[in-house]
Amino acid sequence: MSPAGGRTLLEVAVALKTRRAVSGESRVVLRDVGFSLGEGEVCALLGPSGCGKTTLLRLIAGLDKEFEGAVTLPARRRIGMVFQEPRLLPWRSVAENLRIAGAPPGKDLDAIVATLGLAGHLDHFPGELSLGLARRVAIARAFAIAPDLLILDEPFASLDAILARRLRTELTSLVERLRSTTLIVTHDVDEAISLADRIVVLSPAPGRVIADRRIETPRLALTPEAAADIRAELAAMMAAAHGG
Ligand SMILES: Nc1ncnc2c1ncn2[C@@H]1O[C@H](COP(=O)(O)OP(=O)(O)OP(=O)(O)O)[C@@H](O)[C@H]1O
Repeated sequence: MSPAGGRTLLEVAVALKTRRAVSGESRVVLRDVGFSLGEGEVCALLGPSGCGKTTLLRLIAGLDKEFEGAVTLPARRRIGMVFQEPRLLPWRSVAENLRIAGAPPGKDLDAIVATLGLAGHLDHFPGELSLGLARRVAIARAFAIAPDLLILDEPFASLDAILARRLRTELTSLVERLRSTTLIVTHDVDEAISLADRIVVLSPAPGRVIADRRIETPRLALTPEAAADIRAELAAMMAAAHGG
């Protein structure tokens, strides 16, 4: 399942990224962040609040080009992105939001809509949707373009635990079926373990890579004991990084 030795899709080599605070002071947000992602790999990017995860995603997606270093992706690629807040066009129905993303109507789109439980909501408008449903539409839209790289920024934040778990399961089943190369940001270790076959951990700000851990067991076969071992291992690495 995890394509160890498969073709590299993404190479991240960010030497330095700074941001200017409101005070005008320049602050280092990321320093020497390097990792690569193979085709079909599902990677969770984990790190404490403010360590630069969203900043890094924006560099990878090409939305921010002001940094030292390089992000390498195939020249012709489609990136599907799910932001922390679902960005839907409010005056368009759910169906139109999906169509505008470039998704051709058909079997694939129907399957994505069905997996995410959106079939009964296609005529609704974003203002009529709960946050959970709006997130589902944003996820459907990102999948619908058949992305070479799917980037998700904490797509389950501020959802209740049961809904978050259901959405996580739906996402996993889509990723499994469509074999999408995926980079998902979270600060929830358990979420990272349940979704990813690779976990990259960033240190507290300025973010640098403190762990790059492959999970050999396919995610659907991971036992609670194996998950607990990985959790303990990651916690030890994070504690060491916090301690300096
Ligand atoms: N528009 C901005 N202008 C200046 N500094 C910013 C801006 N956005 C974020 N920062 C700073 O960059 C740093 C990294 O922010 P970023 O949002 O990338 O972190 P994060 O790891 O995604 O955090 P969280 O988990 O809370 O979403 C923070 O110190 C933040 O204050």
